Amino acid sequence: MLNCLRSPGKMAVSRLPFFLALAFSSLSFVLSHWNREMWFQDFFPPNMCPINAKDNTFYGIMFDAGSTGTRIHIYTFVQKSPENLPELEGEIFESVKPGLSAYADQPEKGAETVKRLLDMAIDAVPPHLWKKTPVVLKATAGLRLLSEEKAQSLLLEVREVFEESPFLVPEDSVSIMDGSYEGILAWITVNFLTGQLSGQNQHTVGTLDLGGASTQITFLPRFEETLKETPGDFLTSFEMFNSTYKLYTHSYLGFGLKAARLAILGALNVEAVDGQMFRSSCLPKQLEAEWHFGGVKYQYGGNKEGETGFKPCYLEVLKVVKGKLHQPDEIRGSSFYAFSYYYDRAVDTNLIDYEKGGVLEVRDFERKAEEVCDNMEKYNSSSPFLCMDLVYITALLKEGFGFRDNTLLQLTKKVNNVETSWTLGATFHLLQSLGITY
Ligand SMILES: Nc1nc2c(ncn2[C@@H]2O[C@H](COP(=O)(O)OP(=O)(O)O)[C@@H](O)[C@H]2O)c(=O)[nH]1
Ligand SMILES: [Ca+2]
Repeated sequence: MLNCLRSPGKMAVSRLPFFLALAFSSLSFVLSHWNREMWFQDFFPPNMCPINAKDNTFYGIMFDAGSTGTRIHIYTFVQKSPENLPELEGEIFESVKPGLSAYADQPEKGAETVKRLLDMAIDAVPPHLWKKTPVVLKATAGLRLLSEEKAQSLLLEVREVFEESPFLVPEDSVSIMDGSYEGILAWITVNFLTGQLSGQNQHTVGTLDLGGASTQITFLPRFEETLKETPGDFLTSFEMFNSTYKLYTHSYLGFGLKAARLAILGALNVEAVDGQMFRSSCLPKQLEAEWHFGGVKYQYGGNKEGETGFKPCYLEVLKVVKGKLHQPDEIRGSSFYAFSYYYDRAVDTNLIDYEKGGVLEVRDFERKAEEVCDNMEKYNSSSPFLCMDLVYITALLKEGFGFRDNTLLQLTKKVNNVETSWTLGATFHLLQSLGITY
């Protein structure tokens, strides 16, 4: 799939970049290696493809090595005049499945998937700019869950692929990203794109990301009480518009949708899974199948003799989430932006439209979970995990984070035609830290 993102209209968002610039320049104040230059002050969402590259064009290549897939984002920027700051022109995006962690025992093969994606960049970036175009890969929860040794050999092989490429390979070009960065970068991106970081009346929105292996929650606490009651490592400070923002952010490793399936089946962190059959009341009664995740093969099936359906499934899932997550009181009444698997499962069950997204209440997930789990035979053409996934999402929101039934969730894949992903923010960071400005 080759995509050039297109802006719905420059005017609608052209003021926003200024604030993103401030956001990032201030974030850098706390994260000391981020420099404070506001080079992307006039950044606005992409409106043309790199095919239209001019002399003043430059590029940044960011890999997202997620637990379920590896994705390349080739961003194009244009410096229109020396006194103006660069603008984002477009993005080429491609992804492969499975993710790097599926190659834990074959690091060279894993690196090969990265190489195939990187070949796209050879075609996309003009040869005279290869040496000036940085390439970086950041891995998330899939690699965090591997042993240090296996993760490092994967990263080493990827680094070799980068070194052999004609691109600029910065010092720390291949790494595992800290979970709190995922949350912070997504929060800033969403609040910048929705215009919440500008003006006097700021009503920032919290963000919820549900990946395959980990999940993040990020919001700006409004009450002193919340700050007092929150563990220190859940809070990150940064300055913006002469104000100091203290964000609540946390990444729960092992609480992504796919890792949760294993936990619910009782298969997470089990030494020998070969030949073992993992059963659950969240699966169709007669089902017996195999599932591969993180390079391991699992056999799983339904409760042939026992109970099946929403109620027994909810009880099973509760054991995985109840009491395992910090519950800030303040979020009970607020609304949140939610993406990744929240979005995908809402689309799969027609709760929202794939293109438009939509607003849901937490109880909409619960109703849909009941409908699917109590009528599994009706849903046998979709994933056998659909009931389990919906119950997990419901339980994670209600019992895990402590949201109310009527908490509003804005299901979003793109805002103003820009992906609600950490990758764009990571690319700004990269280009800034390298001082790549014209
Ligand atoms: N909005 C958006 N979602 C993405 C993108 N890439 C992956 N996802 C979603 O992320 C989820 C998979 O999470 P993944 O990144 O593999 O796992 P993680 O390592 O636990 O974060 C799926 O729901 C994907 O649809 C992207 O570029 N944009
Ligand atoms: Ca992710």
